[in-house]
Amino acid sequence: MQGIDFVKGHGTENDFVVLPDPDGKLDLTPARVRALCDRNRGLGADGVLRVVRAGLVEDVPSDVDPDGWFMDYRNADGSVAEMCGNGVRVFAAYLREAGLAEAEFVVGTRSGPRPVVAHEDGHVTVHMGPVRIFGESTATVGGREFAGVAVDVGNPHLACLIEDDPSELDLTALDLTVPPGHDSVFFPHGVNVEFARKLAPDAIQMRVHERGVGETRSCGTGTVAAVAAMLHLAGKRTGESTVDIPGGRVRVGITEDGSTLTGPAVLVARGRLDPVWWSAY
Ligand SMILES: N[C@@H](CCC[C@H](N)C(=O)O)C(=O)O
Repeated sequence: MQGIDFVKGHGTENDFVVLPDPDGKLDLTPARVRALCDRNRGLGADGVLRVVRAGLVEDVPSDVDPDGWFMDYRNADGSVAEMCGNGVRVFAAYLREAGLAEAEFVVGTRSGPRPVVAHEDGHVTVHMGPVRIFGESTATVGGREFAGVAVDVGNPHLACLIEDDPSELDLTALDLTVPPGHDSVFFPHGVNVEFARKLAPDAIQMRVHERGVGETRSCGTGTVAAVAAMLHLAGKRTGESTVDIPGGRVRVGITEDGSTLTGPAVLVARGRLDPVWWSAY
C-alpha cells in the first residue's frame, strides 16, 4: 500500500483534513477520523472532508446529483454531521486547485446540494440553503443561563445573542472548554451553540462551541444561524451581516428562501499518510 493522499486546509481557522477518495475506496472509520484530527497523535483538525462521488455514498439526499462531488463530513470525535459551511469552502478550494471543478459548481452534502462560487481572491461563496427558526431554548455556561434561538441550517444550532446587559458583552470571558449545557429533549441529536453580540446593525461578533468538536475558531453554519437569529429577534426575515469569529471574518446573507456564506478558504499542505499508521486504527 502506497499511503493515502491528504490535503490540510482551513476556512477562517476552522481546519480540516481533506481526503480525496473519488472511487469511494477509503474505509474511513470513526477511530481513523479521531486519530487524524488528534493534534498530538495525528495531523490535527476540527474535522475531515472526504471527497467522493455522491453516487458512491449511502443515504445521500435524493436531490443531490449522483455524478457530482459529495462532501462526506466528519466531526473530530468521529461523528457524522449533515453540513459544514467552512468545510464546503475548503472542499471547493481543493477541487478547484486539483482541476476537478469550474469556478461555479454544486457540492453535494447530507443537507442537500450547495452551489458554490469560487472568487479570484480566494474567497468562496456558498449558497447555504433555507434557514429555519424552530423555537427558543437556553444554554448554560459556568452556571449562567443564556436565552437562545433554535436554528436549523441543515444542522442544529442554538444562537444566543447577548445584547442588552453591558456586563455580558465580553464574549472572551465565556469558558467554552466544556460543552454548554442544553436541553437534550429539545435537541435530541445534540447542538452547536453560538454566543454572539451585535457590533453594528450589520456586524456581529461570535464564539461557538461545536457539537462533536469543542470550541472552534469559526463555524460557517453557526455564523448563518447567528445572523438569522439576530434578524429574527429584530422582527426581520432578510438581511446581511459580517460575522467576526476568532479565526477571521465572514459575510452572511439571509433571503426569503435561502442564505449565503462568503469567506476565505486556504489550502495549507499536501502529503501522504503512512499506511502503517493508518492501518493501526
Ligand atoms: N464547522 C462547521 C460545522 C461542522 C458540523 C457541526 N460540528 C455539527 O455537528 O453540526 C461549519 O463551518 O459549519
